[in-house]
Amino acid sequence: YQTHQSTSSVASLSPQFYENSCPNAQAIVQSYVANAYFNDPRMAASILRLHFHDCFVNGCDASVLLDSSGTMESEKRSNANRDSARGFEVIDEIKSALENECPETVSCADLLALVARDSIVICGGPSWEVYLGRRDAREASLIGSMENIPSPESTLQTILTMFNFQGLDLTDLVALLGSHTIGNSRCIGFRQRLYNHTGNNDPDQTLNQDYASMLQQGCPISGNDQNLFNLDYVTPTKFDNYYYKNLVNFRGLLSSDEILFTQSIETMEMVKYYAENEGAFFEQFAKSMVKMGNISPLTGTDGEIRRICRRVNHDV
Ligand code: HEM
Ligand SMILES: [Ca+2]
Ligand SMILES: [Ca+2]
Repeated sequence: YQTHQSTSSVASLSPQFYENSCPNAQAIVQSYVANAYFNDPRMAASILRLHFHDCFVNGCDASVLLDSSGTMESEKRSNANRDSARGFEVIDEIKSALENECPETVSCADLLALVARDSIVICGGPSWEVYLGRRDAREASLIGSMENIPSPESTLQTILTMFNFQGLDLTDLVALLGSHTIGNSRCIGFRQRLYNHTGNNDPDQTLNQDYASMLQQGCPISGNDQNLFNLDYVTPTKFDNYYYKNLVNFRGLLSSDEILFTQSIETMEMVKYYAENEGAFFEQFAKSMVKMGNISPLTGTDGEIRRICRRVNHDV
């Protein structure tokens, strides 16, 4: 299959990248993530998701953070992001603290990678060394954001094809989706499972009936599109393996979640394994996050270090 991950650039990122140029960078990011989390625990999930939505469109280059300007159409306008992606103000705030400490040094793309790791740690998940040295794009791709980010109604095969395109495999897919152990989804992301799923007026057969009735309370057949529900109804702010336990109990929220348990024996076995073994999930999750963070970074003299994450430097 086709992939645009460059293996040579993986080696060019390093955990020590800012060791001399901005030794306090990681501590600054960590303290701002902690503060954002204490003001709003969901924020950890929201800023983790930004790294995913960045890396899947032109690689991890902070393209997702750019606002529309001139002929550039922001990725924030795609279905995946519109009325959904959030946390941009938190990223702005951290970036401005980094600019005060070490001007034009730490990229917005690296900031997203650090924020993703710190968010998971603060919710009780695994830690790992973040590879650094990515530079920021001078362009965004609204089309890439529409085409490369899976939808909650996609089939397992479609989602796997999208992951393979990024150089990620089925193991990465099952582990990374464990991110849905924290955070929220809007009603419109899963309504289709609750009503007339296959045209016979019944809910999705792979959705537990009690759980379906509970969801129907806040997600009626029409209206309330933006109502929020926990992706993991048991431990919504804790990074743990309840996501997989829920799937085994037919209580995955999104269709794209539950199909890991129902559309392939191979993924079903992985789900059962992670449901029983949180340590194994954490270990694979950390590896897969490093791999996702390595998708097509800009390095060397490519791109730039943006001063403000929403704009390319010549627009500032
Ligand atoms: C199979 C691919 C995936 C699909 C179809 C998918 C779909 C979704 C949807 C529909 C939402 C709810 C958005 C809303 O209603 O506003 C969501 C939320 C979320 N996703 Fe995914 N996702 C996928 C993979 C991932 C991956 C790989 C990560 C992280 C590495 C991730 C992290 C999150 C997080 C943390 C949230 C909660 C965000 C918040 O509360 O603000 N997702 N996802
Ligand atoms: Ca990107
Ligand atoms: Ca959880």
